[in-house]
Amino acid sequence: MILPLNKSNLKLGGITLKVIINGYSGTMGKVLTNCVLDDEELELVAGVSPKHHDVNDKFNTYSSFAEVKEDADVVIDFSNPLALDGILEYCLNTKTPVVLATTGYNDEEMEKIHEAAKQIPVFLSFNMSLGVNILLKLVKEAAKNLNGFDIEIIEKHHNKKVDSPSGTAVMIANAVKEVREQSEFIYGRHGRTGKRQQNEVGIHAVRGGTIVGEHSAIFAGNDEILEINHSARSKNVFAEGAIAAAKYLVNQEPGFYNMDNMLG
Ligand SMILES: NC(=O)C1=CN([C@@H]2O[C@H](COP(=O)(O)OP(=O)(O)OC[C@H]3O[C@@H](n4cnc5c(N)ncnc54)[C@H](OP(=O)(O)O)[C@@H]3O)[C@@H](O)[C@H]2O)C=CC1
Ligand SMILES: O=C(O)C1=N[C@H](C(=O)O)C[C@H](O)C1
Repeated sequence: MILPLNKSNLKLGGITLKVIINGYSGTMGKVLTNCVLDDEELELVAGVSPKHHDVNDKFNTYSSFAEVKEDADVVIDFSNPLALDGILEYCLNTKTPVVLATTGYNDEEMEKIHEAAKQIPVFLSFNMSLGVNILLKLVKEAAKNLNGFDIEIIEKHHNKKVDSPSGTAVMIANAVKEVREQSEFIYGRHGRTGKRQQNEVGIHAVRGGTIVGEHSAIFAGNDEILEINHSARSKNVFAEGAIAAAKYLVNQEPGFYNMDNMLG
């Protein structure tokens, strides 16, 4: 369903969008559920979670997409890469746009996502915050201009995170590679690895406590260091970013979209 959308402020002009949340029982799913329920432009019609779905009086819940009876204008997913096939089957059959916020996809899964985007609008970002998307632009600028500086990426997350490095760290590393094509990604270092090569991009994952999400890109030169940092202080930034993406996506043709497309 194509809806009129005021792109300048990403609001919907009095129309209510029907939303399905995949992974509604998860940590992000709960935050997103509250944000969607609070948004008068959105109606939460269903939630999907395989193990922890329970009945509530606000929206219908299911343990798999195959059971979902409702139509929706958009699906928003914060879950696990293993959920991908079920989501895409539902969205392709019903021609429903989908916002994918899950991280940790392998190459085969990314291929499926791009294939689906030939038929439906697909929005994917491993970090829905505004700040990280500006950080990516700054990283490219720094990598382009700071010739000879060594680049290392450090990400820090809570102790429940199941994938590493974070999707955001992967995006940062890919941003570096866009401007330094010879980059070689080195995931952590241990033992006698020999001295650092200039084209290495070290990527390091820290896990602990309730850290929401911190990312640093370090540019180390001779006697000077530039560090670009982003720190998420609550999970709401991700939920609100995903909602903005959903409102943007429902007005798009089939295709693959990310934060750059939305933010311009
Ligand atoms: N792009 C972004 O800005 C952000 C992305 N994320 C990403 O979102 C994802 C979820 O994070 P978080 O909420 O912390 O994780 P949680 O582990 O708290 O929640 C995971 C959710 O996914 C569901 N799930 C797990 N396995 C499957 C499966 N095989 N099939 C279908 N659903 C499944 C769980 O349901 P059940 O409990 O019933 O198994 C649960 O609802 C992660 O990939 C994370 O990296 C997180 C924050 C920001
Ligand atoms: O799992 C999380 O929590 C987060 N995951 C995303 C990632 O892997 O980059 C984004 C954010 O940092 C929180």
